[in-house]
Amino acid sequence: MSETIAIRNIANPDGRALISDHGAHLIEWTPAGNAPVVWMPRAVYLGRDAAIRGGVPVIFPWFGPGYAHGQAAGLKPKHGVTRLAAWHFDETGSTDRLARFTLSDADVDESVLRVWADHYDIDTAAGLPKFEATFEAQVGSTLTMRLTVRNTGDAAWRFEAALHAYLHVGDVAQARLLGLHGAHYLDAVHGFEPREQADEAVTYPGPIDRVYESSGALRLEDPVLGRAIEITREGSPQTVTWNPGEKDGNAIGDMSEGEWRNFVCVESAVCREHEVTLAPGESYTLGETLAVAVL
Ligand SMILES: O=P(O)(O)OC[C@H]1O[C@H](O)[C@H](O)[C@@H](O)[C@@H]1O
Repeated sequence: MSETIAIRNIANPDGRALISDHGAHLIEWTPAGNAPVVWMPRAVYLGRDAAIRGGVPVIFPWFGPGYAHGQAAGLKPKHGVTRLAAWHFDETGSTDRLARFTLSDADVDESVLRVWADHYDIDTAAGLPKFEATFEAQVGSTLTMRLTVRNTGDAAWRFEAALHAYLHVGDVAQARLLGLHGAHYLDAVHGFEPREQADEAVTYPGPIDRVYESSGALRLEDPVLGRAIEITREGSPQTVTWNPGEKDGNAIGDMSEGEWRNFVCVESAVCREHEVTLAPGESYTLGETLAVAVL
């Protein structure tokens, strides 16, 4: 495997994105005339064995530690393999507005496919699970990202996935996420207790890590930058939102002191009880579109 990691610069008069082949990881998106919307830390550390911090990690075939038989499965690597894989940039299928990347089971370690098969009860009589994935980012005054996975094998398989977007805010303590009022969620900060969103807005006064039952439009209001980030999804029955808060945020090694204040993760997800089964030949698309409005 080549040690070189390319960062693709997708730029046109309406906006610009940086996307790494490592993980098909969108590192930054900035619409023309605006501050960056997808959050990039002050230093981006790149390494073949490490996930990139910030940006939009592409997560498949399991979310977090994985989920099997009604509980967290403790799988490694956390968040599956795609954010750690060397994706193929599709030169001919890409333009100054569209970046396209592909990945298949042949590009990832067999041991990881084995972990997936074992914990997600995949029939391996005909071999380990086979897949083809594409990640596309349409870059302009809005950003649309789509992860499509297809079962190219002979047996059905189950999976979880997420587009783990880090969104840039002026100050997390003043950010408000709207669109989840009344939604049920699991509170990962309190042992995945089931709760209901009683307040109109989700706020971030400390560590927040929640999996909401929600596929609708969302709006992240940011009075400091004077704007709202509008979020719409495709194939995403859940919304995960996360900020580590001060103590855990400052302990994250690949971020500088205080940087936890500058992002809120709002993630399109299909995970846990919503895991998807794909029969041979079937495919699934998970998508997220971001736009900016003046507050
Ligand atoms: O630090 P990472 O492996 O990138 O994970 C960052 C975060 O991802 C998701 O939002 C999860 O819900 C969190 O529990 C996790 O801490």
